[in-house]
Amino acid sequence: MAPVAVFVGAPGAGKTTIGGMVAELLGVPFADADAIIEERAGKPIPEIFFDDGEETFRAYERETIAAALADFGGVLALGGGAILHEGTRDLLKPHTVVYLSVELTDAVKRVGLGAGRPMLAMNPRATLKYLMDQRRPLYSSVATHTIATDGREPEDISAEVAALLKAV
Ligand SMILES: Nc1ncnc2c1ncn2[C@@H]1O[C@H](COP(=O)(O)OP(=O)(O)OP(=O)(O)O)[C@@H](O)[C@H]1O
Ligand SMILES: O=C(O)C1=C[C@@H](O)[C@@H](O)[C@H](O)C1
Ligand SMILES: [Mg+2]
Repeated sequence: MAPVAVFVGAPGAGKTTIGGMVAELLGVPFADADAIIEERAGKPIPEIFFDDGEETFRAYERETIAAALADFGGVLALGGGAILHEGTRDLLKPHTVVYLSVELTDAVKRVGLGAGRPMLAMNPRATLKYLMDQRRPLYSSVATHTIATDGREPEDISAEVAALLKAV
């Protein structure tokens, strides 16, 4: 089994929000790699970072995504940094990957002060700019479809993605 689609994009792109809405529109289950990791670790992501470190989080993330790509049949949202790992990018190659793109202004509005996002714990705007500049080529490299989300409502974006996936 393989996911119907995998969502990638920066923090605040809307992977969790749009991914859940698309799954509902298509009548398939939704899973979020961040949520699976939290369930497995028995604590929220900021605590995993604080107690165990980013490297441990990234190891959980790689394993979680590899397992989900192999046996989950619904819509899968990845964490914003999942594509940093070359092995994960390789695993994504045979899959339908939707890149939700967002520019800095809207991403900053959406993540606010970065609560619950340890990567943005200090100076969220500058950190987000740095992360987005570093990652944009990586999101693009794994994407089979790129959808711009700036200034658009989640309902509009999810309807477009669901229609696109029905045609795949
Ligand atoms: N198109 C949109 N317009 C306005 N707000 C949005 C849009 N998409 C998502 N949001 C809001 O932005 C916030 C972040 O969205 P979401 O958690 O879905 O992002 P994400 O890509 O999953 O981020 P992360 O990488 O941190 O998991 C949420 O409060 C959500 O309601
Ligand atoms: O951008 C990132 O590196 C992250 C994004 C979130 O989805 C989580 O996966 C975690 O907070 C790390
Ligand atoms: Mg998310």
